[in-house]
Amino acid sequence: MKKVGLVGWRGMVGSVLMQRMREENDFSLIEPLFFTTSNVGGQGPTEGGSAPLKGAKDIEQLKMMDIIISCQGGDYTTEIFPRLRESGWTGHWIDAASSLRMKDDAVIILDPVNQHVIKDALTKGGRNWIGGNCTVSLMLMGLGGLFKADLIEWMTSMTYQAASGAGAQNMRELLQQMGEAHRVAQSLLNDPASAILDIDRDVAGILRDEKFPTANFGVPLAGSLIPWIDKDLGNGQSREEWKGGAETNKILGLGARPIPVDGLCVRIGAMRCHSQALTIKLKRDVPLDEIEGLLASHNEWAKVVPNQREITMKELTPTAVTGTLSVPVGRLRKLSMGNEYLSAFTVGDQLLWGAAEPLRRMLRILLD
Ligand SMILES: NC(=O)C1=CN([C@@H]2O[C@H](COP(=O)(O)OP(=O)(O)OC[C@H]3O[C@@H](n4cnc5c(N)ncnc54)[C@H](OP(=O)(O)O)[C@@H]3O)[C@@H](O)[C@H]2O)C=CC1
Ligand SMILES: N[C@@H](CC(=O)OP(=O)(O)O)C(=O)O
Repeated sequence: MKKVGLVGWRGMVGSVLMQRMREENDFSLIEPLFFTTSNVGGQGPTEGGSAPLKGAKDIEQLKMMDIIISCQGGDYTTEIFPRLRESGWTGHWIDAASSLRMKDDAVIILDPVNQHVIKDALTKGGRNWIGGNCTVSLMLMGLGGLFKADLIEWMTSMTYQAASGAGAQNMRELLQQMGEAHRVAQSLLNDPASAILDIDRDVAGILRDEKFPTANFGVPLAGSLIPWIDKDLGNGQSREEWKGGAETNKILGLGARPIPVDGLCVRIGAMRCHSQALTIKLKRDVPLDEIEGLLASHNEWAKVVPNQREITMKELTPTAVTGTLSVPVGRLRKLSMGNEYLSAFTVGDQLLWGAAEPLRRMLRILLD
């Protein structure tokens, strides 16, 4: 059995990974060893026989692994990965962090979409397998059928990204903000005769109050939105927006003939599902029913939602999708600009297909 080291298993992404590995019985196929940066010698999870936790910065311990999966974060990867490779370790490194994604010797893993790229790299001795940006992975899971059929000339994505993408503390802060907004309006809300503009004034007042809890987001998200995610690249584009084009093309292995993908990334007050509105310029006029067929048959998780009001409101939302692997795609219609212009809207759980699931599937590929 392969020795598999798990680092970052108790964090948010790591906990979702552990849950999925349990559900899919992955632990029966490996010898797991659990690592920590903060509790060396503490009791590990039962999947590892409750054995004492190993030091996640102990290169000699890490070197004994055939495969390491890290959900610990980019700083950890930047510090430990080069040292581990320099020490002569030739095992497989599977990582959720973005640090190594664009390196030439790393593959961004999303096997329902780019199994050919993964298999090709494996036969060439590839050892570094990195999960993609959540928004990019979710877009490709939903629209994989159109990319596979080579129908996309260019695409814009306007995102509606959940609080979880910013981290566990941000999810908590979003709820604290919601609670504060409710608190100041509560007595007026309880009075059916109160004026809505009075309620609105009080809510706007607390959102702008310096005591409003914004330590993590920096500004209010509840009752508002944040039209910037990740670093400022200095050219008007955010790093999250840059990833849309860069990672999509790397995942698809389109280095020589990239497809332009760009847009605006926006944080909204959803918990853990990212949504995105897409405008797609098709290479030719393809009938809608053919498009729907391509999308639905591409992978078992993409699900076409008919472009009708009732079913869209019910099935194409973060509330419907959260905690599931389903990636619904809807609002499919030809835009008034012409028959080659297609709109689409897709939703996906950013901790599942957006983070943990590609990692555990890569582990299974390596074990097969
Ligand atoms: N958040 C997201 O949506 C996504 C994140 N990623 C990447 O995954 C990596 C990890 O992200 P995320 O899971 O959000 O990070 P977390 O902050 O939830 O966990 C990271 C580590 O923090 C330590 N930690 C400290 N306090 C706690 C606590 N109270 N509960 C749990 N863990 C704690 C743990 O390490 P230890 O046990 O050693 O103390 C844990 O492994 C990042 O590189 C991120 O870029 C990728 C895609 C999406
Ligand atoms: N930046 C993403 C989450 C994330 O972790 O992305 P990346 O893996 O590319 O750093 C978001 O905020 O929604």
